[in-house]
Amino acid sequence: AVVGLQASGKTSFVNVITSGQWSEEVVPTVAFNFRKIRKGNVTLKIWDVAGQPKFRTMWERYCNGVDAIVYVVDAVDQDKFKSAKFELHQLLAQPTLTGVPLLVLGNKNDLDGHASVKDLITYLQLDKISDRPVSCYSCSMKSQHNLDIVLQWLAGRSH
Ligand SMILES: Nc1nc2c(ncn2[C@@H]2O[C@H](COP(=O)(O)OP(=O)(O)OP(=O)(O)O)[C@@H](O)[C@H]2O)c(=O)[nH]1
Ligand SMILES: [Mg+2]
Repeated sequence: AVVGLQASGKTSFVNVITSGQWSEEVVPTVAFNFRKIRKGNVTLKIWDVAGQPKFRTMWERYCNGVDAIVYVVDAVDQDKFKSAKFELHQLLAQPTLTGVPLLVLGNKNDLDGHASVKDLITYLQLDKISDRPVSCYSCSMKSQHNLDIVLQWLAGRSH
């Protein structure tokens, strides 16, 4: 399941790993999209969930039962870090999601002033998460930077 605040780049992520297609013009997701894609010998089934406030109560439902939660953050939009942290920890506190591995993506690192992985760990308090495996990468859907290691990480969560 791919979750995170609106305009962080969740749908861009799914588009880029599905087709390699990058676009500046992505329509905000309403509710969710389901995508199934084959990467090498792994099939990924992805819930791309909407990030606008009215949809956030749905996140838990889509994260329930998945092999991994991908939490996408706009690494440039520092004003939203507090809100991103709050929503993340609120989600992880759901008893149904205990132990589900978490991958945090600090997206848009093609832009100046993006937060580093170290910054994101601090701002999002990732070091306080102790009940599951947690990884954090800096990446860009636009330049496709680090998407290879992100896909490797996801493939490693499959069973
Ligand atoms: N510069 C840059 N822009 C990006 C990147 N990833 C996404 N964007 C832009 O950010 C905007 C929002 O992207 P979306 O993929 O629609 O974001 P979302 O998280 O799916 O948003 P919701 O569906 O509303 O929750 C779009 O204009 C994208 O082109 C990136 O890596 N770099
Ligand atoms: Mg979207």
